[in-house]
Amino acid sequence: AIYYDSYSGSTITAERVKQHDKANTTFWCVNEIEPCDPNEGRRVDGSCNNLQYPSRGASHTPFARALPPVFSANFEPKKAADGSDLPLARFLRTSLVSVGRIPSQMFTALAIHDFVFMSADIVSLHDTVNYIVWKPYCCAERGKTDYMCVPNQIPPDDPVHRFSGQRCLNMTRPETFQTIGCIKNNTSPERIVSSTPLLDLSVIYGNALQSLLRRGRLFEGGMLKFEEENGRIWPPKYPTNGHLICLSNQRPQETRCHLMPEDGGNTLGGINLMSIWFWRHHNFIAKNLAAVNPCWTDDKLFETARDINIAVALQIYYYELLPVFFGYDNMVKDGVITPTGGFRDVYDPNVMPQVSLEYPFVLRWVHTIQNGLIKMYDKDGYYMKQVPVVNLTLRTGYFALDDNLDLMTQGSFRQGSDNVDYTADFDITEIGLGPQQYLSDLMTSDLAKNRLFGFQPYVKYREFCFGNKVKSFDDLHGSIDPERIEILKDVYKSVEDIDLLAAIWVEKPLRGGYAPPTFYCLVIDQLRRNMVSDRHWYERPNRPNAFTAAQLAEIRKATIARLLCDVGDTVTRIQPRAFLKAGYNNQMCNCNEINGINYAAWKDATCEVESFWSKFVY
Ligand code: HEM
Repeated sequence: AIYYDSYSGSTITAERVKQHDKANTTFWCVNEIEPCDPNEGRRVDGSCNNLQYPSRGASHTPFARALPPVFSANFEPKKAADGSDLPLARFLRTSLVSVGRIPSQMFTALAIHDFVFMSADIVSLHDTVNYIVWKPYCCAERGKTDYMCVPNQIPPDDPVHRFSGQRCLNMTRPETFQTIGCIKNNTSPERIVSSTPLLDLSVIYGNALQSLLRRGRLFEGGMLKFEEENGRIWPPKYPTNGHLICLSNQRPQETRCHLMPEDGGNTLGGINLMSIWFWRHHNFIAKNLAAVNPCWTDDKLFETARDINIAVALQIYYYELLPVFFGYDNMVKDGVITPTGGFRDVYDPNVMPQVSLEYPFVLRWVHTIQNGLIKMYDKDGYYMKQVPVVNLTLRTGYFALDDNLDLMTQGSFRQGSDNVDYTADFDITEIGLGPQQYLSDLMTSDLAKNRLFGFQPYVKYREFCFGNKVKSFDDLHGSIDPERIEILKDVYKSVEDIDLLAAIWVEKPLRGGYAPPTFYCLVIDQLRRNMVSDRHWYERPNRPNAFTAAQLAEIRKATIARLLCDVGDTVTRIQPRAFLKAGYNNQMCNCNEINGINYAAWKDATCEVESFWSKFVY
């Protein structure tokens, strides 16, 4: 194997690795990579995607940035233009975002589940685990001397906490190459995460080959390991009741906790559902491939099923999920999706397989349209019960209790998301981490992270995205409603002080879509980078083991409705466009009316030849 410095991407000596071993920093600071083979498929650890720079694309490698960072002295968050402190994050959150639970009549909860699943592919848990598990004390005396503690102050006239008397929200800094000890502290903080940067279903297959081999593969029929409990198929579970990750399981009755290659599947309610479905979907594909190609080995079945599963996830993100928020025509116009359905090859080896730090950051806008409840329905569409979504975090056991999984599955395409309307659900803004933290406002944390990441002011991103310079609050007319401009004027002294996320919260939706334009811009910037920088991009005809035109045409048929028909519990009827609520032009129908992938397109003629000759073996 060859050793690379995770930060710089250059090779390092065994001696240097030993130093990292001694300092206990090898996991984060070093990538150990087997030599690349240009003809092999996508590696689980993301390495060798770029053949010139093999470690780029692997886990814990640096983010890119759409715009360079700005910090104050000692890399602390920047000040206002006049040198004073910027307004408190909690104050901005309560001033700019109203609180309420208003169900969307358009988008389903399923759309939000898929959105968060897409985010989970490229981020990791540790920044949040840090303040839930390791540093729950940032608001206490002890927090004052801990560099990692950056709690958020609550102003005395806070609309909620003027009554409770609470003045502090726990939070820690993002981990960086500097905080971990990979590089010196006198450089600009560079965030570090354990996921691979490209969209490759990290939540299902993990980020390291060893974990996939140990925890994932069944080594039979190309399948992932699975268990059956009460007639339902699950990923394997941790053998002990007391496993650390499913902290919110209510014992003794709730014991299930997925033992997947990575722990992400156990985190949020939406991620958990999607993980169960995509885990099963791998095996669904493997079985179909094995039926068409009885001569294929376990390895061949596994790798092809994985490649198809990833392609299905990508097809659904790009062609079904995001168009409902962004507008199909906008995405075609901006070159994110192709209307022709054929191959598409925009690969450029000079663009590194990286994620912009802005991308997962702005995805936090989706917190504003997360409904606080998971509603459950039976298969005939009768409402049964509900549970606060914040109580499902780190609680896989609840999904396995009684028929909850069936009811949540049915609910996912019947319940609305929260409306796109400048309001956020009160559970998200007051108790975001459920029983795991006494108080938490996810969106205050989001705004505070905006500053810790050192993002340039909103006006600079407007210029980056749309080319227009914003010099005064009045220049915001047209992009932001007048009453919200008035609030911005009240809370910020200068237009240059407006934080990126604060403005995204109040921007008017883009024409032809339902999302803030700057959010759209920074998301599609990354969606395009994915296609350009990923040598294994599923639409490419020139990649190792590329799909044939006929196979790609089958992938194009993938929809979330078909996926739920194939692997969702009790799903026999669903609306064809299941990210949108059922209704006119999108009536519920029988699953057999919903088109799916025909695996005959993967038929391998050599299997027939083999089976012909096998008759003459004796
Ligand atoms: C039950 C609902 C949800 C809960 C409890 C939740 C919780 C959290 C928490 C605790 C954080 C870390 C905040 C911090 O930086 O300190 C976070 C970040 C984030 N959330 Fe959510 N979230 C929810 C829904 C969603 C949804 C629907 C999306 C969809 C896109 C989403 C996307 C993100 C992203 C992209 C981040 C940033 C992650 C990172 O950069 O590490 N979340 N969320």
